[in-house]
Amino acid sequence: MSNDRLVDVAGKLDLLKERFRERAVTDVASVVADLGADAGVEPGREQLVNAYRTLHRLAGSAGTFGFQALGNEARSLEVHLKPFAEEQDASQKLRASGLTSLDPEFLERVRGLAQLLVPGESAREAPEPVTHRETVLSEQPEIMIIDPDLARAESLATALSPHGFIVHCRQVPEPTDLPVSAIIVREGTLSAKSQLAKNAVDVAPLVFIAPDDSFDRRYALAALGADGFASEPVDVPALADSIERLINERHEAGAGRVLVVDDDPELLEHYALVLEDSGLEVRCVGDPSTLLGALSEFRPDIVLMDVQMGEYNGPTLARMLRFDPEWVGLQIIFLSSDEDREFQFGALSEGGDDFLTKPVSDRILVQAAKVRCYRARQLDKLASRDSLTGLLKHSVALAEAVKEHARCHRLGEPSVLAMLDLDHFKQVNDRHGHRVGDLVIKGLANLLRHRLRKTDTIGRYGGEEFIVVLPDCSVGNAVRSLQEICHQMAQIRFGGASGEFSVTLSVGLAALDRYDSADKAIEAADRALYQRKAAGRNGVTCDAGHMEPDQDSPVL
Ligand SMILES: Nc1nc2c(ncn2[C@@H]2O[C@H](COP(=O)(O)OP(=O)(O)OP(=O)(O)O)[C@@H](O)[C@H]2O)c(=O)[nH]1
Repeated sequence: MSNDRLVDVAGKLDLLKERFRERAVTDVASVVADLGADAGVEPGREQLVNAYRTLHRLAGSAGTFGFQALGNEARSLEVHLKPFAEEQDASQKLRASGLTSLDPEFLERVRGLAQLLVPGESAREAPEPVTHRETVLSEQPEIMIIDPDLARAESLATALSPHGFIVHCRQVPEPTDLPVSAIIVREGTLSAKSQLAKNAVDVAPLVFIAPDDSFDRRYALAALGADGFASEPVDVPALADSIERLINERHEAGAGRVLVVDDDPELLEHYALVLEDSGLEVRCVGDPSTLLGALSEFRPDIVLMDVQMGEYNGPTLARMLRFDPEWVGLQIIFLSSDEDREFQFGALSEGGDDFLTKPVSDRILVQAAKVRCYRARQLDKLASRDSLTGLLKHSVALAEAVKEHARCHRLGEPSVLAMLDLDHFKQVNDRHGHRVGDLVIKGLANLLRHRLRKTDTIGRYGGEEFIVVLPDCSVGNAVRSLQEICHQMAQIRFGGASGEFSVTLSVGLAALDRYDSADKAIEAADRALYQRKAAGRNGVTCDAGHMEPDQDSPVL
C-alpha cells in the first residue's frame, strides 16, 4: 500500500474518531442528565430507557474508536440498568428495590464516564497489513519462473504461454514491480518463502518444481511455504491448471461485497473505511428502510447488520428478508454488543447466520468479513459453476445469453455468440484416458478465461462443448479473437500415454443482435459449428446468413 494511501485512510479514521469523541461527550452528558446523577432527581421510565440505550450504543462503539475504557464501563453500567429499562413500571420497581442499582456509587461511576473520554494507548487494532499488490486476476495473468538455469526456465515459459499466461524468467529472486500472480521456483533456489518477501512478490502463490514426487520432498516444500508442487518431468497442462486454481483461490479469498447496515453514522463510516481498505467492496445503509433497494442494486455476498437501529430491529429485518427467495441464502451477520447467549440464539433463529460481538476490532472485522465472503462465493460457485472447469454451468450460461440478447437489442449494440467444440475429442479419451481428456477440457477453459474479457460470458455447454457470449463486440473482432484462441489451443502440448499431443478447436459464431431470440442465435452458431467441422475443423465459421458484404468471409 502506498504511503499516501495509508496516510489518507489513517487521516480519515482519525477524523471519525474525533467525531465520535464529540458525540460521546454529548452522550455521556445526556446519560448523567437522564439518570439525575448531578441533580439528585429520581429518573422516570423514559429517562431510564434513554440512558440504557445511550450506554448500550457507547458500549458497542467506543472500543472501535479506541476508547476501550469508556466502552467497558458503559457496558458494565448498561448491564446494571437493563432490568429497570426493560420493566414496564421501571420507576416503581426502582423505588421498590430501594434504589439498589442507582445507589450513590453507581451514580458516581456514571459521572466518571466523562473522565474516560481519553483514547487508550492502542487506539485501534490494525488489520493485517494488506498489500494492494495482491494477486491480480487479469485477463492474462503474469507469472514468474525463478530458475538458475535460464534456458530451462525459458523452455518452460514457452510451454506455459499458450495456456494464456505472460511468463517472466529470472535466475534469482529479485525485486520487481511486475503484477505477478504466481511464482514457479526450482527447488533449491529458496531456503524459505520469506526470502521472497523482500522482493515484493511475497503475496503471489508459490509453486515449487522438484526432481521427484516423494512424500518427504512434498513435506519439506510445504514447510518452506509452498502453495503448489510439480515434479520432473513437468506436466505442463497440470501445472498450468494448478497455477490457475491458486490464482483464483487467492483472488477470491480477498474479494467480496459487503453490505453494512447500522444507524450509527460514525460506526458505519469506520466499518466501511476499514473493510474497503482491506480490498472488499462495501455499501453502507444507515436507514434500514432503504435496505431492499440497496440489496437488489449491490447484490452483496454478505450483510453485516446492527441489532438495534432506532425503531428497527436487526433480527426482524433478517426475518423479513427471508420472505424473498432471492435472499434466503444470503449470509447475515449481526453486530451486537449483547453477549447474552439466549438473546443471540433468539436472534439467529429469526434468520441471522452469526454474531460478531461489538466492539469489533478492525482486524476481526476484516477477517470475519473475508472468510464469510469467501464461503458465500464458494457456495454460489457450487450452484452456478461447472466443477471441472469453474466455468458457468449450461443453464446459467444460457440465462446470461438471454440477458445479453435483451440488452444488445435494447441498446442496438453488436454482440456475438459462439459455440466451441474440441475436435476428435473421443480419440483423446480413447488413446490417453479420461483423466488426460479432463486436463484438455480444463486447458481450454483456462485459455478462454485468460484470452477473453472479464465482461464476456464463458460457459461449459456440454462435455467438450463450450458457449461464449461477447457483448459489445463486432463479428469481425470476435472472429479475430476466436481464431487466435484456436491457434493457441493447437499450440498447447499435452502429455499422453504415447507421448505429447495437441488438440484443435472448432468454433461456430452468430451475431446475437441479429436474431429474435438467444435460442435462435444458438441454433445459428451451432449450424456454423457443424459447417466448420465439415470443412475440416480447427478454426472459426460464421453463420453465413448474417454476414455483411464487407465483413470477413463466413468460413475461415
Ligand atoms: N474426459 C472427458 N471426456 C468427456 C467429457 N464430457 C464428454 N466427453 C467425451 O467427449 C467425447 C465427444 O465425442 P464426440 O461427440 O463423438 O465428438 P468428437 O470425437 O470430439 O468429434 P468431433 O466433434 O466431430 O470433432 C466423448 O467421447 C465423450 O465421452 C468430460 O467431462 N471429460
